[in-house]
Amino acid sequence: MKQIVLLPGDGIGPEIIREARRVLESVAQAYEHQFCFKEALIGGAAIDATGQPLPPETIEACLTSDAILLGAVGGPKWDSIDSSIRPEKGLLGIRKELNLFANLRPVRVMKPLINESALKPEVLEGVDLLIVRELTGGLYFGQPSERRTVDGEDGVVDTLVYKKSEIKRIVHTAFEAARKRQGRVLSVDKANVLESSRLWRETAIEVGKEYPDVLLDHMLVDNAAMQLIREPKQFDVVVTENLFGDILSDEASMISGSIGLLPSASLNDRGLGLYEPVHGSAPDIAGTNTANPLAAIASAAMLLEHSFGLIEEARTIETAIETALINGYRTNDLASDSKKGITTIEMTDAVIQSIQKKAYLS
Ligand SMILES: NC(=O)c1ccc[n+]([C@@H]2O[C@H](COP(=O)([O-])OP(=O)(O)OC[C@H]3O[C@@H](n4cnc5c(N)ncnc54)[C@H](O)[C@@H]3O)[C@@H](O)[C@H]2O)c1
Ligand SMILES: CC(C)[C@H](C(=O)O)[C@@H](O)C(=O)O
Ligand SMILES: [Mg+2]
Repeated sequence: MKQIVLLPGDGIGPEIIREARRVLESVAQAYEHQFCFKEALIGGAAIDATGQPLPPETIEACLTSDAILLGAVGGPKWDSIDSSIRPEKGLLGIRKELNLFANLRPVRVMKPLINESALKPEVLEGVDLLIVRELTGGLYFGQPSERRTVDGEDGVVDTLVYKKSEIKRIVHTAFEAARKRQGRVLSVDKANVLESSRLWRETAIEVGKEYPDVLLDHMLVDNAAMQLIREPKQFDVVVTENLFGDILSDEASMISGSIGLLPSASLNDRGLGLYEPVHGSAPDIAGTNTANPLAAIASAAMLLEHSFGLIEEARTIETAIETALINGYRTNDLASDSKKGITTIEMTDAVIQSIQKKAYLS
């Protein structure tokens, strides 16, 4: 029996993870699989219960699981505590502990949303891109990272470190992904300013020689941010370092229609995966049963595909999401009148209904 560790976390995290679990249970029932769920603490919830954002029991549970599904961490309650035990440290800690260096963030435009976006339909038509974000290096982890006196006044230092081997492995991930897609990799950097970006670009070119069948191109990150909105269909696989990937993926979420739609997979080289929505804990709507659960549900689909090899089941969830949207279901983040959206639970019910119908027909 496959074991899935659930890390609900904070804010809307527990609400959307509860719904993603219901969807996984409905898939298990429809396709006669058995999934066993185990919950563990992370983030602010873990700080409240144990004093630390990533308790050892959570790491242990993840290491002995077949896959991990995470909600979100953080919130105003923990914003002013000691920075070494912030909720976000729990998330960064689990990524580092499990060596989850490859973060895949697919961005698609679903037909039922194409006329409702802030962007024009002709800009959105046919967009299907994958952001491959390096997740365990760069500014997020470099040392020193501290307040210090600089020229006699309060100052600060954050450090950006990459080993060539870390750049190589994530670029390989991007090329491998491109081979299964449109065969194009765009490496995004800031090589006109940063030494780290110059090594990044050189390494991308070096790795690219091993993939003569894949087209490699480069773009500066500021231009990439602009091009994502101007003409998103030019992109296939976009590979970039940790912080650039964080920012570009939130931007790209608006191509799909809402941050509440974007899933992600964070993978290591031993086949273990952690799956989570790209969005955060959304403290402004936490506890109101209005969060969009579709990013968490789509993350569960990525889990089935990447960790369990259950491709048909993953496609069934993705089709069920699209069907719910075709049938007009919208949470507040997608509704034209933000007071008229359906609830988190109602959206999940719509997805489950469609999964059951599909399973019944096949
Ligand atoms: N992976 C993670 O755990 C993660 C990711 C990003 C931010 N965070 C944390 O979350 C907290 C809040 O951060 P933020 O406000 O900058 O980003 P956020 O993604 O939580 O929210 C940004 C905006 O998007 C909306 N939103 C997000 N997810 C939604 C959903 N599923 N349905 C409907 N609306 C949704 C929110 O209501 C808010 O208006 C911070 O503590 C931050 O550190 C955690
Ligand atoms: C919460 C934060 C540490 C995290 C990140 O910056 O990686 C989040 O924004 C994300 O995109 O997963
Ligand atoms: Mg982010």
